[in-house]
Amino acid sequence: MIAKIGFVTVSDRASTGVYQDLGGPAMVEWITKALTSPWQAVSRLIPDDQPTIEATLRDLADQDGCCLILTTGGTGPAKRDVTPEATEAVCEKMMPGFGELMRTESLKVVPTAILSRQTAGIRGASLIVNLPGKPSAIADCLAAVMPAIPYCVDLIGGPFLETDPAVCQAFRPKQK
Ligand SMILES: Nc1ncnc2c1ncn2[C@@H]1O[C@H](COP(=O)(O)OP(=O)(O)OP(=O)(O)O)[C@@H](O)[C@H]1O
Ligand SMILES: Nc1nc2c(c(=O)[nH]1)N[C@H]1C(S)=C(S)[C@@H](COP(=O)(O)O)O[C@H]1N2
Repeated sequence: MIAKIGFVTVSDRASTGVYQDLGGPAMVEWITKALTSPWQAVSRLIPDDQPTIEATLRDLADQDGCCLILTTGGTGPAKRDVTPEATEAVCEKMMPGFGELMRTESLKVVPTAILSRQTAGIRGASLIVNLPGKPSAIADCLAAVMPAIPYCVDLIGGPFLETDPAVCQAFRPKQK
């Protein structure tokens, strides 16, 4: 079965056409470079509205069967930033190490990295990972956490994801 990956841009302004969504395409581009095994994208562009974010994440996990769902945007302290709350609401298990590592790596690039509350969690057989809204943050964060994602997907019963070692050295403690 082909791996499905969900890409969710959470942005009031991009979703209403105030600016073009650069975050969604940046996530797809990074994953295209990193993965060598077959996969298929399922993309969504939605406003910073918690019920909409939750419904979108549930849909991508339960109906589309995405093994990995990446979100961008809505992780900061502003009133309408609720992506981490929506993620936590739909996940059975939180994976705090992802947020810790992404903030640590982003701090090397920008001092305001501590303003992102980005997190990750597991819903069924889906790993959901939040990325900040700044399109440049996507590569910073994915480079940090992607090495651990294929093994995490193995552990939750997902497809065997293979990476291009020139882009991302996936680490599996024991071979499946
Ligand atoms: N999806 C996107 N595409 C292009 N640029 C983006 C996107 N999301 C954020 N940005 C850029 O990053 C900056 C900081 O992100 P901000 O936290 O304001 O985004 P946001 O919360 O997604 O925005 P919005 O107000 O639309 O919900 C924005 O001013 C914008 O320049
Ligand atoms: N790598 C990286 N991380 C980053 C940033 C960035 O430019 N690069 N921006 C920070 C800023 S300014 C904010 S407010 C938070 C939250 O952004 P979001 O609300 O768009 O998700 O992410 C932070 N993390």
